[in-house]
Amino acid sequence: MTSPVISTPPIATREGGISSVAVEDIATVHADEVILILDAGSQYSKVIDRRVRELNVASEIHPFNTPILPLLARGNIKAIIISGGPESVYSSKAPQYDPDLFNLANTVHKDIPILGICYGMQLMMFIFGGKVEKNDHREDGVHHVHIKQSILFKDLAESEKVLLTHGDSVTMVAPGFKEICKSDGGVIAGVEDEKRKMYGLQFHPEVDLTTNGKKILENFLFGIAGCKGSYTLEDRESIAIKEIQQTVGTGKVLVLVSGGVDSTVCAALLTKAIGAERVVALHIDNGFMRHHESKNVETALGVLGLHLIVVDASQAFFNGTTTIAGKVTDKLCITVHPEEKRKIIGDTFMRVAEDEVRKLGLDPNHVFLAQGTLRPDLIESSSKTVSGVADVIKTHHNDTELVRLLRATGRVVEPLRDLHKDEVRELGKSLGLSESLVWRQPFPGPGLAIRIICAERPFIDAKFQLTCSVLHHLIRGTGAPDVDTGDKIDQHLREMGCLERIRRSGASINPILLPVQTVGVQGDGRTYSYVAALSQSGEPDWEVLFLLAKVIPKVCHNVNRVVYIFGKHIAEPTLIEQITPTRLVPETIAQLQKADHAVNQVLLKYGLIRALSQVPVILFPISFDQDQTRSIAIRTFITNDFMTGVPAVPGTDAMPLACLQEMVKDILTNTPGISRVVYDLTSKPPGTTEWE
Ligand SMILES: Nc1ncnc2c1ncn2[C@@H]1O[C@H](COP(=O)(O)OP(=O)(O)OP(=O)(O)O)[C@@H](O)[C@H]1O
Ligand SMILES: O=c1[nH]c(=O)c2[nH+]cn([C@@H]3O[C@H](COP(=O)(O)O)[C@@H](O)[C@H]3O)c2[nH]1
Ligand SMILES: NC(=O)CC[C@H](N)C(=O)O
Ligand SMILES: [Mg+2]
Repeated sequence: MTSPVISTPPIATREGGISSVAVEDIATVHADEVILILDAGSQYSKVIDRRVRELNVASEIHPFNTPILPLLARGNIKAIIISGGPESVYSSKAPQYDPDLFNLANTVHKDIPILGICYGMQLMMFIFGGKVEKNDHREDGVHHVHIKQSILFKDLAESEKVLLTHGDSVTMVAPGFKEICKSDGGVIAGVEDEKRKMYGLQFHPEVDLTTNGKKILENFLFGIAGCKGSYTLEDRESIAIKEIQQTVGTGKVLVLVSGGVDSTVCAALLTKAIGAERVVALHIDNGFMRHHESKNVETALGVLGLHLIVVDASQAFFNGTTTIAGKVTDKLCITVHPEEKRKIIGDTFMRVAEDEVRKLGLDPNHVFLAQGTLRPDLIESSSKTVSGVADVIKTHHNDTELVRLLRATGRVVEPLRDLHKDEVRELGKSLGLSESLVWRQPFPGPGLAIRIICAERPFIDAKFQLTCSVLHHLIRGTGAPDVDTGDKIDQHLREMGCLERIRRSGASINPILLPVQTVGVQGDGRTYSYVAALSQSGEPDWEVLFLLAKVIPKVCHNVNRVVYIFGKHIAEPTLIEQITPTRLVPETIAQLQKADHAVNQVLLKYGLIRALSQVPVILFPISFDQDQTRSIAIRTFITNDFMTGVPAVPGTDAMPLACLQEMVKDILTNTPGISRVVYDLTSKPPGTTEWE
């Protein structure tokens, strides 16, 4: 562990726009028991509240700086959960909180327990005199933790699989607390003070990747907070229908449909709520659809009896611009910046929709726009409707500034905005939609545009060379920039218990740092970092490759994605310092459409569409061979909530080796200019599903 050592707590104030939610606006104000979730900016706050509700206890999410005593005075708050967050507790940008929060033990509210998750635990330790420090190696992904006796862990095994995503760690437990859990990397992963009823977890019990996370929350709610679990959810369908009827009144709705499950469910709800005559469905071909996608959507949605309009707006998208911070952007076909691409696309969607409203002879001021927006879209775009302090991971096209302006006028209808994908699928089934529609793999609105990695020049910063040598040493045991660094890397690997395993296979693996950046999510924040590509002589040893995918981002903090390169072994020395300039133009779109089509045909043939939650196919501007231009990545992804997930392991039911080999062969046969196919080995976190 290294500096900074922290000694002075931040000054908590009541300033900085403390939000006071009007009591009468809170649906659960009169519930018998309520869990208060204080949002420190986590990607997962809205997952915590979902889990609590699934355990039949009402929950409310409030901004972190909310004055705490007036809320507790209501008398029905049974416990407080402090979420994770992107900041560090010792940073000047650390979110503000009400100091009364950590003084409950001396008040009438002394029986209200507090559970701090990740940032929440770190802050608790910091405030009460423990130490929180930046760790030399990050932990992002699934890890094992070893647990000790605690009511929090009742009925759990001694070793549990959990999701960790953090760069800071507690290095000294605060006086009065005891350690109840340690990660396989040796990090303090759980603390408790039974007397003051304060608990902390470094991992995230709320996400799917923590196998028994729900049990831990159950222990907290029922074993510690004494909840009874009497809260029942009003049926989702009737809530959504009531809301649509109230919002739309006698107006008309233009619903944006992509062919995906969210917008189809949204359209079906609208039809049920206000009748098909008042609903017009609009599908926009933005030029970044899959091979024949818009034609297929037209056929599939035709059977729902919707009044469907399909517009080819590809030129409006290619030439689209928008204004960011008062400056007009380049055209979409010129810009290479991922967030700029997303914002142009989102705003163009809105403009095309408004044009269609006019063409239909409707008054734009009296027509509502409906979208199938879900919770993760809003979380990752850092929408103020879900959190005041979360990081923008990426701007979803359905949550740009223009959409937010329209939303503020009350003209956007989003009946699914509080749901996750699996909940929408349930709703779709109960609305009678076909299995094949309900189980379609999601396809992002900006489509292939975010799966083409655009760049004008290679990304080579001051740390490129150093990172190459660290990677080399990590895998092969040679080439470290100096003896000290080499020893330090070896020591890390030893602590993680994987030094020998890696070095046993290391000589057959050549790591190549790619001079491109892709988006990731680490410690609840956005990262934009290098990709490490691994070439191995002989057959790929998936076990060691996946191990390296876990270890590399821990040691190299500027690498958030690791891939395996298929094809002839690329022996060292290899330094790739060139890229093929790449933009969103017909040539690159056609390249990706062909590769994506090849992959999807093979997935269909092997019946894997449902076993794999999503399979993005990505075009990136690197050639590993002469006379070729770019390469293709296959990213298999398994998840329920799309906030966290893992790639499929080749050779398992989710990705048989024969299927993978066929995909690689078909991509190379059908797509001109492709040098190599690579397989993404990264979980989320540290990498997002999409590369951008
Ligand atoms: N090509 C498109 N034409 C019209 N509307 C679109 C298009 N693509 C996306 N949208 C709108 O944006 C919303 C969000 O897109 P998103 O991809 O998250 O949902 P979806 O396409 O309905 O479902 P899925 O996540 O399964 O792909 C959609 O629900 C839809 O309202
Ligand atoms: O409609 C969408 N508009 C978008 O702008 C967008 N960006 C990502 N996605 C989808 O969201 C899920 C999570 O993606 P990430 O792991 O890359 O954040 C995955 O399913 C992604 O495909 C989008 N969907
Ligand atoms: N997920 C979290 O809450 C992370 C906390 C802090 N930002 C870290 O990286 O350690
Ligand atoms: Mg979609």
